[in-house]
Amino acid sequence: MKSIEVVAAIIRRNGRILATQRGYGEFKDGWEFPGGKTERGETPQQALIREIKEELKSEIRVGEKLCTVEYDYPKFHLIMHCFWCDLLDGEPVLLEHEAARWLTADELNSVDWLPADVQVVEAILADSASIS
Ligand SMILES: Nc1nc2c([nH]c(=O)n2[C@H]2C[C@H](O)[C@@H](COP(=O)(O)OP(=O)(O)OP(=O)(O)O)O2)c(=O)[nH]1
Ligand SMILES: [Mg+2]
Repeated sequence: MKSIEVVAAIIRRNGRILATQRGYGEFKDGWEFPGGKTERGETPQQALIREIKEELKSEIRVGEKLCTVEYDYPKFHLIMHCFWCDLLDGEPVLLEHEAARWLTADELNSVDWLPADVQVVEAILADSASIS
């Protein structure tokens, strides 16, 4: 089975985390952390900065790595690197997603995450001092 390598931004602000709802494709309507596939030659940090510009028209600072999760979807094996991130400018603009929510730790389980993200939510809750 093919593997795909993805980077995801755990964007925190004022004690909340940004969750976005996919607007198209196979996983439409599922909730995720914004990000996407790493392109050849990019570091994970470079890929995240590019993806967040493309998806949210925003500049970020990429911080510590939170976790790497792996998940077997029926059609591919996912390897996803998740990083704590901070927004450097105003409000994200939804260029690809259909909705976004800023969730507190208590609210993290209130959206319907993509299957691989359940492990990410657990890692966030285990490191909740980093939500800031
Ligand atoms: N960005 C992101 N992708 C996730 C998450 N959880 C999860 O299973 N995925 C899967 C869904 C996709 O099959 C795959 C790649 O993500 P993506 O569709 O965002 O990739 P991309 O932004 O490069 O978009 P595209 O050009 O391929 O349309 O990772 C998540 O939290 N964030
Ligand atoms: Mg994406």
